[in-house]
Amino acid sequence: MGRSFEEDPLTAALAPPPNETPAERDARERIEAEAKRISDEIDALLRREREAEKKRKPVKLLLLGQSESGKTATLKIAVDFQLLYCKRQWSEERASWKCVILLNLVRNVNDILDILGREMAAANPDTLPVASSSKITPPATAIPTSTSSSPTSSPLSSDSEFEEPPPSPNAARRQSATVGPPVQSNAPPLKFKDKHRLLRLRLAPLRRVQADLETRLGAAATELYTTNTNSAAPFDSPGSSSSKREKEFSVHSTNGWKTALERFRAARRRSGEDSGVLRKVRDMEEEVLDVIAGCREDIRSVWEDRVVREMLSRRKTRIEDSAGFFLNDADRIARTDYQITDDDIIRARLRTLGVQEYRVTFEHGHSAGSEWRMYDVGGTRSSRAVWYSYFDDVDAIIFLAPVSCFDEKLAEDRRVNRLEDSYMLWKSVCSCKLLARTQLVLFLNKCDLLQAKLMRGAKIRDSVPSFGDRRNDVATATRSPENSLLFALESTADQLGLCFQLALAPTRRARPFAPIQPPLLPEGSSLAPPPASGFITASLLLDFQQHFKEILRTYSPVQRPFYVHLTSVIDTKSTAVTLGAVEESILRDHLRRADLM
Ligand SMILES: Nc1nc2c(ncn2[C@@H]2O[C@H](COP(=O)(O)OP(=O)(O)OP(=O)(O)O)[C@@H](O)[C@H]2O)c(=O)[nH]1
Ligand SMILES: [Mg+2]
Repeated sequence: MGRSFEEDPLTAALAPPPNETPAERDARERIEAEAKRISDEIDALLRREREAEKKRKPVKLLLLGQSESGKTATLKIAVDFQLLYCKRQWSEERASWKCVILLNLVRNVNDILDILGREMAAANPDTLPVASSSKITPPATAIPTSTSSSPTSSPLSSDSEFEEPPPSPNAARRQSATVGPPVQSNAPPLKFKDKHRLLRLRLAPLRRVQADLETRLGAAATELYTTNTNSAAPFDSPGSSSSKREKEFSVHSTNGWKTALERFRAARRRSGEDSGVLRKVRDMEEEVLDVIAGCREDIRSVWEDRVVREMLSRRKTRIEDSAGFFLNDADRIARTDYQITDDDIIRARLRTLGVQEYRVTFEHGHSAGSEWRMYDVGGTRSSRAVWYSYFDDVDAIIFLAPVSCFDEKLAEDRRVNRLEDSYMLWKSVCSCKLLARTQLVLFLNKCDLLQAKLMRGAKIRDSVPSFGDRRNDVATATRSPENSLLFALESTADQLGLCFQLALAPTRRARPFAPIQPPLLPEGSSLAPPPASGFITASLLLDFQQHFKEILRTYSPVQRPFYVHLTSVIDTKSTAVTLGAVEESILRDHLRRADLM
C-alpha cells in the first residue's frame, strides 16, 4: 500500500511552500529551471564521455581476398583519399612507389621481349641467339648490374653487354604462369623483321634494370608461382593444420611492401652517402630512370608494333589486363623528370608479404576521434595461414573477390580457377566461428576488367563449373521485367562505379547505398536498357552476388546481412565514395557492439 501525500517526506520537501506569493513562486521556478539546465548539461557531458569511451576502443578492419584481388589498392585509397590524418606519412611513402612503377613498366616490356624471342626463334632458328659482335648502338646509359660491381666500370663497355641475358628463373616461371603456349592456327606465319631483332637488342639493358630493382625491393617484388599449400583457407582449424603448416613469411607489422620500400630508401641513402665521398655511383633511382628514358622510343615501338600485337593476340596474352600494367603510359613515365601521380600509385603492383598494419585516428567525419586499425594481408595461398591470428575481436572484414578472373588460374596453383578460389575462401571466412559477429563487406572487384573481357566474348560457363547451367547471355539478363529494371539499374551503376547493398531478403531487391554521389542515374538518362554488354555484365554480377550470398546464408554460424559493392577499385573517386559508406556502416556496428558489452 502506497504512502499518502502527507506521509511522503520527499514529496513534501519538493512541494511548494504553503501560502507562496506570486513573486516567491517566480523566484523558485527560476532556481528550479537553472538546476534542471545544469543537470541536463551534466547528463549530456556524461553521455558524450560514454560515447568517447566507446570510440576509444579501436575499430579493427581486415582486408581479405586472394592475391591480386585489390586489397592493397583499396588500402591505398583509404589512406590517401579518406584518411587525411596520415597524409604526411603517405606522402613520404608515395615517393618510394616510383621504383615500383618503374619495375612494373620494365617487367611489361621484358615479358613481351621474352615472348618475342621465343616466337622469333621458333620462326627462324638461325637468327638467334643474338651475335655479340653486333654493331647496334645501345641506349646511352645503364645502371650497375649489382652492388658488387665496380662503380667505375661502365656496364655497357664491352661487346658482351649486347648479349641478351637469359630470362631469370623467376622470369621463366612468370612466363609459364602468364603466357600461354603458342596457339596453333591456320593464320599465316608472323613476319619478324630486323626491326624486331634490333628492338630486342636495344631493350636488353632493361633486363638488368628489372633484376636490380627486384633485388633492391626484395621478395615482395616477385610474384609467387608455386606453393606447398593446397587449401584455400588454412586458417580453418588453427589448432591442427594451419599452425603446423609451413608459413611463407612470419607475421610482422613492418614486413611486406612497407619494408620493401624502406629497403629501397635505405639503399638510396647509402648511395647518397657514398656519392658524397666518391661521386662514383649515382643515385639508383636516377640511374634507373636514365636507362628507361633512353629506351622510351623503343618501348613505344615494341608496344605499338603490329606484328608484336598480332603475336600477343594469337597467344591470347593480355598484358594490358595484368597487374601493374603501365605500357600505355610509357611516354609519360619513361622520362628523367617523371612525376608520380596518385593514379600511378593505385595501379602499381607490389605483392604484400605477411600482414601490414595501419593505425589511423580520424579527425573529421563520422569517425572523428576514433582510432582505426586496418590490416592488409598477403593473399597467396601460403600466406593465408597467418590471417587467423588477426581474427580475434575484428569489427569488419572487407573481402575482395576479383570477378574478372573467372577464366584465370591461380598463379601459385595452376590447377585452381581464381573465382572458385574466391568462393572457397569466402566460404571459410563466412563459416569461421571467431568471425560469427563480424560485419562482412564483399567487394566484387575489377568490374572494369570484367566488362572489357565480356565485350571480347569470354564465356563464364566455359570456366567456372560451379556456375552450372547459368548462362551469361542477353536472354538470361532479360528473364523478367522486374529483373530487367534491376539489371538496367545495376548495369548503369556498374558503369558509374556505384555500389549496392543487398539485404538477406528472399526477394531480390537492390537499393543504393547512401550517400551516393553522383546520383544513381546520370542526368537525362532513363531506365532504358543499356547496350547488350552492359546487360551481360549485370547478369553475371547478379549471379556472382547470388552465389556469394547463398554461401553466406548457408555457412554463417549466425545470420547476418549481406553487404556487397560492385567496384573497380582503381576508379579512385567512386571507391572513395564506397569506402565512405562502408566506414559509416562499420562504425555504426562498432558502436552498437560496444553498447552491448
Ligand atoms: N583494372 C583494375 N585493376 C585493379 C583493380 N583493383 C586492383 N587492381 C590492380 O590489380 C593489381 C593487384 O592489386 P593489389 O592491391 O596489389 O592486390 P592484393 O590483393 O593486395 O594482392 P596481394 O598483396 O598479393 O595479396 C594492382 O596493380 C592494382 O592496381 C580494379 O578494380 N581494376
Ligand atoms: Mg597486397
